[in-house]
Amino acid sequence: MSIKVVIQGAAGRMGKTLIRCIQEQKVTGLKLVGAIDLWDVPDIGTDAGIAAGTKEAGVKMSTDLAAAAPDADVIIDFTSHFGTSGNAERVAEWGTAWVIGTTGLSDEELAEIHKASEKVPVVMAGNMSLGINLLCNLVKEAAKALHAKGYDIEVIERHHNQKADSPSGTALMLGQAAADGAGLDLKKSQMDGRTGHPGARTKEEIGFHAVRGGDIVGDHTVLMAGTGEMIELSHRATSRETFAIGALNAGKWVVGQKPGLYNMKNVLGL
Ligand SMILES: NC(=O)C1=CN([C@@H]2O[C@H](COP(=O)(O)OP(=O)(O)OC[C@H]3O[C@@H](n4cnc5c(N)ncnc54)[C@H](OP(=O)(O)O)[C@@H]3O)[C@@H](O)[C@H]2O)C=CC1
Ligand SMILES: O=C(O)C1=N[C@H](C(=O)O)C[C@H](O)C1
Repeated sequence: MSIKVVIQGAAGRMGKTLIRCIQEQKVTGLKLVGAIDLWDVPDIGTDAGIAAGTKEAGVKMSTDLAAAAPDADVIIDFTSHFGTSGNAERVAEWGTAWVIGTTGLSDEELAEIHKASEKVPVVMAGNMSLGINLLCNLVKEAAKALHAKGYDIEVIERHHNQKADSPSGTALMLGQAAADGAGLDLKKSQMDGRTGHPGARTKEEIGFHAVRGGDIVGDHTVLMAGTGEMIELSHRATSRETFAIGALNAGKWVVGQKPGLYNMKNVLGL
C-alpha cells in the first residue's frame, strides 16, 4: 500500500520539485494526498500535478492543512521558519509523521519542533542530499586532523537570489561537523562574515560567508587553510531533485518510527 504524503509549501521551488518526483515515481510507493500553500499563491485551486508541470495528481492545491494532514501518513514541509514552527503543535496533535527541510529556524522555533518530536517522529535536516550528509562526515574527520595543527576553518556558501536565510542550513550543518571535529562550540565559534576592523582571526573562529546570485541551486565549500597549503571540501547541487529525493526517502523511512527527532544520517545509515 502507498504511503500517503502531504506536501506543505507545495507551490514553492521545493514543493513543486517534490510533487514532480512523486508523480514521476523518482521514489516509489508514495501517493500525494495533499498539496498545501498560503492563500496568496496563484496555484491555489489548481491540480497540484499540473501546477508542478507534471501529470495530473487528482489533488487540488489548497490552504487547508487541517483537512489533509490527519489522514496522511507523513507531512513533508519546505516552507518558512515561522510556517514550520507555527504548525508544530497541530502536527503533534494529529500524530502525523513529519519531514522538515525548512531552514533558518531560531532557537525558540527549534524548541517547538523538539516539543512536537516527543509525540511524533520527525526527520529534520538543513540538507537532504546524500552528498552533503556524507561530506559532513569527511569535514569532521578533516577538522579533527587539521585544527589542532593550526589550520583555519571557513565555510563559504552560494545560493540563488531568492534565498531568505543566511547562513544556509547546510552551511550550519557543515560548520557543526567542523566544530565537532575540532572540539569547538559552534555557538561561540560562529563568525558571520567580516567587516570593518574585526582584527586578526582567532583560532576558535569558524567563519561563514554567504554569496547570493542568479539561480544557483546550492554550493558549499569548507576551507581549511594552513601555512603553505589549503584544503577545500566542496559540494555542488545542480538540481533540487537531489534534495527532493532525499526528503521523499526520509518520508518513507519516518513512517512507523517511534516519536523522536531524527536526521538524514539516521535515514541514510551514515
Ligand atoms: N533541507 C533541504 O534539503 C532544503 C531546504 N530548503 C529550504 O526549504 C525552504 C523552502 O525553500 P524553497 O522551496 O526554495 O522556497 P519557496 O519560497 O520557493 O517556497 C516556500 C513555499 O512555502 C509557502 N509557505 C510559507 N509559509 C507557509 C505556511 N505556513 N503554510 C503553507 N505554505 C507556506 C510559501 O508561500 P509564499 O511564497 O506565499 O510565502 C512558498 O510558496 C527554505 O527554508 C529553504 O532553505 C530548500 C532546499 C533544500
Ligand atoms: O534555500 C535553498 O535553496 C536551499 N536551502 C538549504 C540550505 O539552507 O542549506 C539547502 C540547499 O542548499 C538549498
